[in-house]
Amino acid sequence: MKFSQQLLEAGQPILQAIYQHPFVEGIGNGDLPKEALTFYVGQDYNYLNAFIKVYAAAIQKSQTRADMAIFAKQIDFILNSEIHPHHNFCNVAGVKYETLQHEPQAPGTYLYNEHMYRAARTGDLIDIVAAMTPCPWTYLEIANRFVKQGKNTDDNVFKPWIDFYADMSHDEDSILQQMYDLIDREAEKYDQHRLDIVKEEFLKSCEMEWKFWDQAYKQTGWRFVKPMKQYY
Ligand SMILES: Cc1ncc(CN)c(N)n1
Repeated sequence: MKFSQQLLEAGQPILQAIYQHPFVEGIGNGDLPKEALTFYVGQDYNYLNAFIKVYAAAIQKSQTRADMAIFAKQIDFILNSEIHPHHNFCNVAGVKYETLQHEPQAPGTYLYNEHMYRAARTGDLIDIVAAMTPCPWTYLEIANRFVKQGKNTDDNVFKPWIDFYADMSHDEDSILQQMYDLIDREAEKYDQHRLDIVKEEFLKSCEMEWKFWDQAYKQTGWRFVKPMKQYY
C-alpha cells in the first residue's frame, strides 16, 4: 500500500470522530451558536496565516519548480479563495469579517501552528507535507460526506461552506492528489522508523483538527494567561 494511503487509513478513527463532533454536525444541520462561529473564524484566520508561512517554508525546501508551484498555488488559494467559507460563517453570525482578524491566539491554535512550524524548522519536505495534509483532507471528506447525505440544501445556511470544500475535490490535479504524490515520492527516501515518525506527525495534525473544532465549540481559551491581539 502506498505510504499516503497508509496515512489516511491510520487517520480514519480520528476522521470518524471529527464527523461526530457537534460543531461539524452543526454545519450539516445548519445550526450553530454565533459564539462558536466567531471563535472559529478568529482562530482559523490566525491558523491559515501560519499555514501560508509553512507553505512558504515548503517552497524553501523544494528542489523543483513543479514542487514550488504546488505550494505557491495553495498560498494563492488561501489568500484569495478560502476567505469565502469564513465570510459564510460571519454572515450567519451577523459579524463583520474584519473584526475577527486580530483575535488572541487560543491554546489549540497555538499548538497546531507550532506543530507545523516545527516540521518546517526541523523536518524535511515530507514532514511538512504530512503535518499539513490533514487540513485539506479532513475538510474535503467532511464536505463530500455532507453532499452525499444531501445536506447542502438551499435552506442550510452553511451550504456555501459545504459547496466550497466539496468543490475542491473536482479538480483533476487537486491539491490533495498532489500532496499524496509528493508524500509517496519522498517516502521512498526513508526507512520504516523514519516513516513511523512522519505518520505520527500526520496523526497529531488529525487530532489537532478535531481539537480545533472542539475549542471553537467550547470557546476554550487560556486559563491564566491573557494573550495579546494578533497583528500578523
Ligand atoms: C483548522 C483548519 N483545518 C483545515 C482547514 C481547511 N483548509 C481550515 N481552514 N482550518
